[in-house]
Amino acid sequence: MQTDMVKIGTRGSALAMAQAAEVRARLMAAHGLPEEKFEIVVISTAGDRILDRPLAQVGGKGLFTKEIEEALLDGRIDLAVHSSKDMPTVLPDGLEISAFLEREDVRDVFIGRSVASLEHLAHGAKLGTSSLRRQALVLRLRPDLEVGMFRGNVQTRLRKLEEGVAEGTLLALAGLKRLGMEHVASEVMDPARFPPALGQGAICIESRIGDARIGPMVAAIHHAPTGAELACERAFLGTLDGSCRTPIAGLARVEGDALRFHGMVLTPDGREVHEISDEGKAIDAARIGASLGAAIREKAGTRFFESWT
Ligand SMILES: NCc1[nH]cc(CCC(=O)O)c1CC(=O)O
Repeated sequence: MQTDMVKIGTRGSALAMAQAAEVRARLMAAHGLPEEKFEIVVISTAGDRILDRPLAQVGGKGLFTKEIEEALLDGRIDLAVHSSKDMPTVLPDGLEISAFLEREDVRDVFIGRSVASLEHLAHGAKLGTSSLRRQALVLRLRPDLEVGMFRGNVQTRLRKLEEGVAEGTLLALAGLKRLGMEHVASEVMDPARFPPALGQGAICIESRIGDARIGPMVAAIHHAPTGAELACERAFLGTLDGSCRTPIAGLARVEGDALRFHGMVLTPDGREVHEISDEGKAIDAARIGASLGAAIREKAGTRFFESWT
């Protein structure tokens, strides 16, 4: 057995596997390495196993990451590939996010069973999602809809839609693209009115702090503008303590040296909404995110955050 193999840990869903393969391909290209140098190790997480409850109800942070982080810490894998939006803001001691790949499309899409857009759904139609953010954003635009739970990976959700369990659903365009399935999208949502989850569309690599082999290896595929956007978004989320029960949305965009951020918190029924926007320098990304997190907390008031946690 080769001892210099690079073991890449990932969840087993088709999307997670596609993301791990993408990281492997980028590392191969950046370092002129053959595929045999890498081993993809599939790890099942609580988020993959618990499919009968909404994520917010399961509650625990790191639902999609904990088992993978344990494998990193005990050396079964050397690096982990995650969707940034599934990552808690605080990592276990000894681990760090060592690289972000260039971000894919950040937007959500609406997929209708027989209509082309959210606004064309019949009054009171059923929309399936298990995301509290999507539920709140949808109810804000269409308070008449009946939002029901829809868990499972992308394929499962599309199958449920086909079977008529709901008339529509919402998914991340990034995930559909990585699966080569963007054609199923009916309507691409405007991030100003329908902001994504913090971190949406960005694949990140987690590894052991101070790993002298993996650190420099993954640094070669790090995308700095995405890193700044994510530093801002994760600082915003961290300030709000990322309670899974509070619908939070937001997006940072870097252009050249400049960074713009727009964040939103909502009640689960979408009736109360607080928004914040600002811009600054990309090098101040984390500071901007943290200060806007504090500002929106102030704006919404403590009662807002305490009412359903
Ligand atoms: N928790 C599921 C999850 N995690 C990341 C993505 C999409 C890919 C991405 O945001 O990078 C998805 C599926 C979805 O929300 O449609």
